Amino acid sequence: MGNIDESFFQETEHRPKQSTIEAENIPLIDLSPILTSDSFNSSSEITNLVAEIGDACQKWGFFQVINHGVPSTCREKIERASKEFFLLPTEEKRKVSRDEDNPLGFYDTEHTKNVRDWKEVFDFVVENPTLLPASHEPHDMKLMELKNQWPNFPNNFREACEEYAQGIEKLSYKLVELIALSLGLPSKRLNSYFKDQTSFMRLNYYPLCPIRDLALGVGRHKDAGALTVLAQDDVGGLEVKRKTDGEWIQVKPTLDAYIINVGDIIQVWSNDRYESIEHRVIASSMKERFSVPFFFNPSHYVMVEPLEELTNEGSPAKYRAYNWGKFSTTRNLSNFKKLNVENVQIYHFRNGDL
Ligand SMILES: O=C(O)CCC(=O)C(=O)O
Ligand SMILES: [Fe+2]
Repeated sequence: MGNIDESFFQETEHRPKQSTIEAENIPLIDLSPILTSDSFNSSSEITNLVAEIGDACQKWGFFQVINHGVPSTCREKIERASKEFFLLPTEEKRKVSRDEDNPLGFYDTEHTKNVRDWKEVFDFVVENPTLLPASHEPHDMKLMELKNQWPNFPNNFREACEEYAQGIEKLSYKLVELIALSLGLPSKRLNSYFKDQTSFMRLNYYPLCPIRDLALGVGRHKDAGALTVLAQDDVGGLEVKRKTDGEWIQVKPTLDAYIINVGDIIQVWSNDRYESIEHRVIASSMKERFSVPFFFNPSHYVMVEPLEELTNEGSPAKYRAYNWGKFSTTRNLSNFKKLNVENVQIYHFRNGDL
């Protein structure tokens, strides 16, 4: 990762604590009631599952799922391919580096809130190509095509990534349907927003960190999209900000489970019934760590706003509509070029006096 420079140093209040709270874990939800059928029936098992999901979204914004239907072989394959890729010499990885023209591929200097993360990543889009606005300027309607770049090694890398993405996409739709039901909506209410999805997948590698008290694997942030489905290995390090008291809580690894979190878009759609929760990753000086988040994102042309069914005179919309594509492009640009624009956030679209 080159020389250790101060760009990795977190401000004192954001550095990891010496001891972590392990008393409680985020809810663990068994998805077996939906494994067998494509459409949800109205059995009591499904009703209970929907209630559990609703509770978890409200209390934590995070939960883990087991019996999710994604074959474990698919996950093992991408985890192996990811390890093999990141263990390649840096010059080899840089052959597929992200640059100003292509935001996809390998990248080892990402900053979260202007502090460098102790990690390396490889990003690819789920729909290849994916359309997004070319510029963050509000009136520039030009679109750009994001295209994946694949490394030559390991040789099954692309196949492992594509197969895994397909499995997780299926799971993401099911989760969005369960979340819709938990909000009292028809199960497919949100599906059409993802027709030309801008979802992307990231392979994260967190190398050993000699300054784990000063740096973070990923600094505190919220996910901007609709929903994140994360595979973490058995090392641990993900921390979630507990809503009740703001404490950082470790998400203990559970074998073959996925960690799900509500992103900013579901917060807005639900008019704040569900909140997108801050999370971060602690670096380790003992064990390197790998994780794979899937960011389930709508089409670029979707205007994100509180759902009509969830607002009324008594509880008016808390946000003005914003265009997802412009939001996403502004984020990408400010992350990459360190533009002198404030990192766009959903609270910029919040209505006053509510
Ligand atoms: O690696 C992890 O556990 C989480 C990573 C994360 O939050 C992200 O990439 O948005
Ligand atoms: Fe995240």
